[in-house]
Amino acid sequence: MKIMDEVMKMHVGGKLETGLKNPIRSMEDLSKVYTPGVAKVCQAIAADQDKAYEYTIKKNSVAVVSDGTAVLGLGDIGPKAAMPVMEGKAALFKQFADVDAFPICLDTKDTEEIIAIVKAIAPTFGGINLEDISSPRCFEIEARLKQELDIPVFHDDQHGTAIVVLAGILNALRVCNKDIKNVKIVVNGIGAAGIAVSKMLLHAGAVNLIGVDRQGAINRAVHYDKPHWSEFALITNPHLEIGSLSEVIQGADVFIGLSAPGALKLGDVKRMAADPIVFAMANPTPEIDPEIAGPYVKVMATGRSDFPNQINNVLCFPGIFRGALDCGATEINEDMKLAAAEAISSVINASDLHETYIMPNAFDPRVVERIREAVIRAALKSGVARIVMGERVTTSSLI
Ligand SMILES: NC(=O)c1ccc[n+]([C@@H]2O[C@H](COP(=O)([O-])OP(=O)(O)OC[C@H]3O[C@@H](n4cnc5c(N)ncnc54)[C@H](O)[C@@H]3O)[C@@H](O)[C@H]2O)c1
Ligand SMILES: O=C(O)C[C@H](O)C(=O)O
Ligand SMILES: [Mg+2]
Repeated sequence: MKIMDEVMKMHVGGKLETGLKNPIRSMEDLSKVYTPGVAKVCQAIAADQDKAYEYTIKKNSVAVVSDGTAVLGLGDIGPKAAMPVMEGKAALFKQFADVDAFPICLDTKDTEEIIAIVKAIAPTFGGINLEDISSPRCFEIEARLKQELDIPVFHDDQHGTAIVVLAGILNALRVCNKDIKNVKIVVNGIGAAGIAVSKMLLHAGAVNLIGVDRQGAINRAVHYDKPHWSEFALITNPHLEIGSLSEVIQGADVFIGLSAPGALKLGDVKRMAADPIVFAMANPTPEIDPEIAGPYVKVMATGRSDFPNQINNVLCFPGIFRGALDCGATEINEDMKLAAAEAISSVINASDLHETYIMPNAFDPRVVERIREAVIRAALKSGVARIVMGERVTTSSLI
């Protein structure tokens, strides 16, 4: 009970506050930061919009946007109840990457309204981090905003998760001496995170990957009324396996849970292949208690901060936005995502790699440093960086 009191105490009045870069101590200071002095800055930006990056918070600010419909694994708890998570994300952006992030929780679930609101607030920000917006709306919201904004738009539950899972899987397979091309992977929960994680693993060389949702294995022989499942079915489950999780997990090398608490039973774990890898990532309660599954798996990981091998997008979003902001990237593309995954994985030296140490923890400064460097390199190489050699170039000059 005590830990809960400490948790509630840490949230009294929220976790964030605004701050000043320079104190305002006199009428002279006031005349510079406010009228009349400020007018000159406004006119400079009005004459050249890119100067907003030089003279406002835009170059270092990110909006953490949610509608509260898929908060952690708690589901549709609404915008006000989502605030502690979004404030938490903003706090982690600042703590780990010195990014000024702002929680924006919207009292609407309407796709067009969300797109319109985010477009309208975009002038203030250097990037948009979408968070805990349920599928399938999250797919259209992200795709449309990426098309219509010239700043990075990144749905963290999809891509932040995909990046950290790939980093973890690369290292877990090294511990088990298995090759991604030859393993059977079962992904449980084919929503925002499950789809993005599966696509990233396929992109990294996985072949035998099966997605399972509440109704069982996703199979191309079945007609789905969800277009994202129809598309998913075409690129997964090459042996057309059918049935429940308990059936398709037979002989699986890897289980990745992006579903809900308790979805994986100990009997399921025992049916997996030798030296199984289990990433039970549902938050706050994983698909299986790691202490129950632990003795039966080679590598056990969860999304939580209080067990070893935390596989959580906190290892990704601070660094990837740090890199994107520092090179003025117009987007976060596939090359930058892959680079971020390899950077995270590289933090663990081969000699230190161990079944209880496959991922660095969020406080390891090398995580953000290496992601930032790798992401900037990938952005420059793929032509989406606007700051080259310290000079901001206009978007048009990138074409
Ligand atoms: N550790 C991390 O960094 C991390 C990152 C993202 C998401 N997650 C967790 O993954 C889960 C899903 O997140 P999301 O954003 O993809 O949500 P989502 O709502 O988009 O997708 C959840 C999917 O899981 C399915 N599902 C629910 N219960 C299931 C069950 N018992 N068996 C099989 N499928 C089931 C739903 O039908 C849905 O398709 C949440 O628990 C979330 O906390 C963890
Ligand atoms: O919020 C987290 O801890 C990770 C992830 O974004 C989630 O929705 O579970
Ligand atoms: Mg989330």
